[in-house]
Amino acid sequence: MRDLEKYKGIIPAFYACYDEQGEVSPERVQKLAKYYLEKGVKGLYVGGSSGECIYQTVSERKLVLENVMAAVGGKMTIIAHIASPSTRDSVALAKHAESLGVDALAAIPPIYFVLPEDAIEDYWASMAEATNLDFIIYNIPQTTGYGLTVELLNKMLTREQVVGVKNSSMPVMDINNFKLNSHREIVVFNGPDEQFVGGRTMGADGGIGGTYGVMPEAYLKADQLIKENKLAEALELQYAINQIIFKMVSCDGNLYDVMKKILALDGMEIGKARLPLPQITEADLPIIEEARRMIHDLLAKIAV
Ligand SMILES: CC(=O)N[C@@H]([C@@H](O)[C@H](O)[C@H](O)CO)[C@@H](O)CC(=O)C(=O)O
Repeated sequence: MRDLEKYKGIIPAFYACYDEQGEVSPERVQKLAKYYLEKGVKGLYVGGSSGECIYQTVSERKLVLENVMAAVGGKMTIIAHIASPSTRDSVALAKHAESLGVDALAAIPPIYFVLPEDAIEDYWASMAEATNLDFIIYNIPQTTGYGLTVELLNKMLTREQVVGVKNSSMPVMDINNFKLNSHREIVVFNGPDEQFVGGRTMGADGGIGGTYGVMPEAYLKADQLIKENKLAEALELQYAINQIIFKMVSCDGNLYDVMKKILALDGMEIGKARLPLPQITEADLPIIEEARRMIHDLLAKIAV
């Protein structure tokens, strides 16, 4: 029986860390990973959307994971997103992640070509069967064009490595559907941060999110309130979180570039988001300052 407890909690989607020239910065990767360890989150989701995996080479992705593991391996749960456009590169990344001792692999479906479901199954199966690590399906139809079905989930669950779904689809009911209709117990992660409380109350065991990185304490608190059955307080906190997210996404620059700027203003410089992601503009700076002030105010409020 695999240990699912290590996934139940708050897991920030780790940001891509670059130097001033836009190259992966091992030092900044390690510094950011240690920062989250100190915050007390359950683990890290490395190389996902927020990790800009889609814009990194295979060797850059390996370098990031090596440095996360050097900094915090064995001290928190590490999920490595390893999907690449080709099955070949994905399997290579899976084996590399296994050699570093991560807890789990995760993978989106194949991108660009619209493939039939049996090809998607083969793609995921190649990665899942390449190692004995836990394997998590990453369902994010708004970017990949494929929405996970319960049928394919259950086919994937015939492989003992498959332990769950990171669900970034918008309907909260998808979480409930996967949780209730899987043929065996699985772990389900809420993906959209704007509905963390909704996802958790509809069956998600924890969350993996891109905005956790700029306000981990807020999600830790929301999770705690849910566990204590203080749902009205959890919802109030969710609404405050959402006002911050709505503020951040009102920038012209991409959300990742916005969040990196917020971290930089707080002393955690991790570079810019990689092109073609839109970069923050001069006009974004006051909005970013406002979002940062809202984060500080919220964290001060929940600290008391
Ligand atoms: C498309 C996207 O990045 N979605 C995020 C959300 O956390 C998202 O940033 C948040 O809900 C703000 O809209 C996650 O579901 C994805 C994620 O955690 C990741 O792989 O980085």
